[in-house]
Amino acid sequence: MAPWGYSKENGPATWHKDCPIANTGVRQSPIDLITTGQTCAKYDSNLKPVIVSYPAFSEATFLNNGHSVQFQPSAGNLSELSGGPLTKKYKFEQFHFHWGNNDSEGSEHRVNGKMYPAELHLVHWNSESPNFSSFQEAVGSNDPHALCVLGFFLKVGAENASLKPITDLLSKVKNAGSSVSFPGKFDLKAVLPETLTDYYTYDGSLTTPPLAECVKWIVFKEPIEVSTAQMEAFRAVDDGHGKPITGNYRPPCPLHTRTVAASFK
Ligand SMILES: O=C(O)Cc1ccc(OCc2ccccc2)cc1
Ligand SMILES: [Zn+2]
Repeated sequence: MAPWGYSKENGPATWHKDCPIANTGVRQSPIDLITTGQTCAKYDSNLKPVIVSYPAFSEATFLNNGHSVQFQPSAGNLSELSGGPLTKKYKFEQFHFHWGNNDSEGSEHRVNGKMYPAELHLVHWNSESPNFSSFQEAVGSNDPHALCVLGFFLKVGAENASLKPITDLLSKVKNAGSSVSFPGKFDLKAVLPETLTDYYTYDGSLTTPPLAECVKWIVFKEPIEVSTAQMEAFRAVDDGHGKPITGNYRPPCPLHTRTVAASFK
């Protein structure tokens, strides 16, 4: 099967051919986060702030895999996640982005139908499970919360100095399949808002094949600002067929019987 992607020929509407769960799954991601009316997110006062411990990464690979750009630290990284809706400690695996061709599209999750120009995903796996001891095993484990992905919307505004080391590197991985070792240290903590208190959370899936339904999603309300130039840098990254990656976002999936919780009123 032609490798999956986001074009007409191999995009989200075709993924069911190799991943039936795309159409049969009842906890697929992303979703449209509705804040009013019947199926809206419900305030849960028990939801605590998310706690991240992200010491600056000293060794990492920055890769263009043809459907996104991904920052992956070496296996020994000690970055951890806990708190929020989680009962276990999760280990950081990688972060990557989803973006569009213009500022009115690009994010995977939506808020009342509104898309942001991009979305940052911080991928973690449950490091306290007796059933698996690596990210790859976690994805294949059928554990409903094997993974936790933190989603942050990106919006256009001031230049983001903390993300500049990443956006400045995009031209170096223009060709699909290319990767560079990240020069120097990268402080991911500095990219995130100070307080991680206001978020939506729900049970979902990977938003790319294999679309495994193993993700506790935590999507933060506050967007992260990046400049127009930084957004344009994403749009110059190639997909391996001589074209820029055009909108590597999956459209929203049905909620089915799921509920979305909000940590804020
Ligand atoms: O952030 C997302 O889009 C969800 C997501 C998270 C992780 C992910 O990993 C892909 C992958 C799956 C299995 C093995 C290796 C890599 C794919 C998608
Ligand atoms: Zn993603």
